[in-house]
Amino acid sequence: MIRFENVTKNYPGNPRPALDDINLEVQRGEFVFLVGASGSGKSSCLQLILKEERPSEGTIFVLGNNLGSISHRKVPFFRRDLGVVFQDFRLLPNKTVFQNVAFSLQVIGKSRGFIQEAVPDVLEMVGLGNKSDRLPNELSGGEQQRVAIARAVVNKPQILLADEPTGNLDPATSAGIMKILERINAGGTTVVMATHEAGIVDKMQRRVIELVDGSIVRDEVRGGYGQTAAIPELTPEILLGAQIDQARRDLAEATRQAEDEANRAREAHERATKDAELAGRPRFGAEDPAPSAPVAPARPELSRTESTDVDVEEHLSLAQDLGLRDDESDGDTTVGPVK
Ligand SMILES: Nc1ncnc2c1ncn2[C@@H]1O[C@H](COP(=O)(O)OP(=O)(O)OP(=O)(O)O)[C@@H](O)[C@H]1O
Repeated sequence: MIRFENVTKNYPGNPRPALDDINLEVQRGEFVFLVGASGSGKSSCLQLILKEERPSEGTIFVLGNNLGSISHRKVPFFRRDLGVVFQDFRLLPNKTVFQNVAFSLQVIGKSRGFIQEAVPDVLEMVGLGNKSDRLPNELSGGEQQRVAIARAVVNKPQILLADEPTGNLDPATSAGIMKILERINAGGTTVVMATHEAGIVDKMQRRVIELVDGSIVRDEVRGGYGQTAAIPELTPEILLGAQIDQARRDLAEATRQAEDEANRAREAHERATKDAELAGRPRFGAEDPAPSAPVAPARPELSRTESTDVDVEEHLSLAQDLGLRDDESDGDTTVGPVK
C-alpha cells in the first residue's frame, strides 16, 4: 500500500538529510505511528506519501503508483484516495461544520445529492450530527478536530495521514480523537499518524516506526513510544538549563559592575560638590544632575501578525493543503477536478 525504497530527502540549505536512505512498507489496513523527536523526519515522510515533496533519491509507491511517474495533472486524482488531518485543524472559519465537510466533496465535483447524504453520515460518525450549523469558533478544539477528520474521510479514502492530530488537545479530548481514528481504521482505512504523544502510543499498542535524525531505528509491530524518541528532546532542555544558569550569572555580574560604577560616579559627584562649597564656588545646578546607572535601551516593537481576509485565496490554499488541488496550477482559481 505504501512502500519507500532507499528514500533520501534533502532540503535546500539543510546540510543533513531530513530522511536518510529509508526503507519501509505499510500494508493495507494497518495503523502505524511515526514517532521521533522534533526534526527527526516524521512530517517529511507524510509529505512524501502525499507527493507534496519529492524524494531526492529512491522510489516511493503509494496505492500501486510509483509517485515519480505521476504527472502534476494527475496528482489531485491520486490524492483523492488520501485523507489528511493536521495539528491545527485548518477549517474555513466563515463556513459551518456542514460546509467545511462538504467543501472537500465540492472540490472534487461530487453531486449535490451525494453531498447531502454523505456529510450528515460522516458528522454522525464523529459525534457532531447535532452541530452541523455551527461555525468553527463555536466549537471546542476537540470538536474542530473532529470536523477536520470528518472532512478527511468523507470521501472514504484508502489512506488517512495524520500529522500530530492531538497536538493541540488535552489528554481526555485526544483519547476521543484516537477512538475515532481507531474506528476509521477498523473500517479498513490505513492510518499513518505522526505523533509526540507517548501516552497515546503506549496505550494503543500498534505498529511503531521510530525515526532518529532521518533514519529508522525501530519498527515494532505492537510497540510503545519508547525511550530514545524522548532523549533528544530532553537533552536540549538540560543544555538550556545550563545556559539559563550561565545567563543568570552573567546578568548578576553585569548588575554588580553597573552598581559599582554608579557608586563611584556618585562618590565623585559628592566629592566635587563638597570641594566647590569649600572653595566658595557655586554648586552644581539642576541642569547638571548626579550621574545615574545606565538605562537599558528600549526593546524593539514586536511586529504584529497581519490578519488576512477570508477569500478565494484561502479556499484555494486549503484545497492545496488537503491535496485536492495541484499547487502548480498558477493563476487557476478553480478548485474543481482536473479533467
Ligand atoms: N521545507 C524545508 N526546508 C528545509 N528544511 C526542512 C524543510 N522541512 C523540514 N526540514 C528539515 O528537515 C528535518 C526534518 O523535518 P520534519 O519536519 O520532517 O521533522 P519532524 O519529525 O516532523 O519534526 P516535528 O515533530 O518538529 O514536526 C528538520 O531538520 C527540518 O529542519
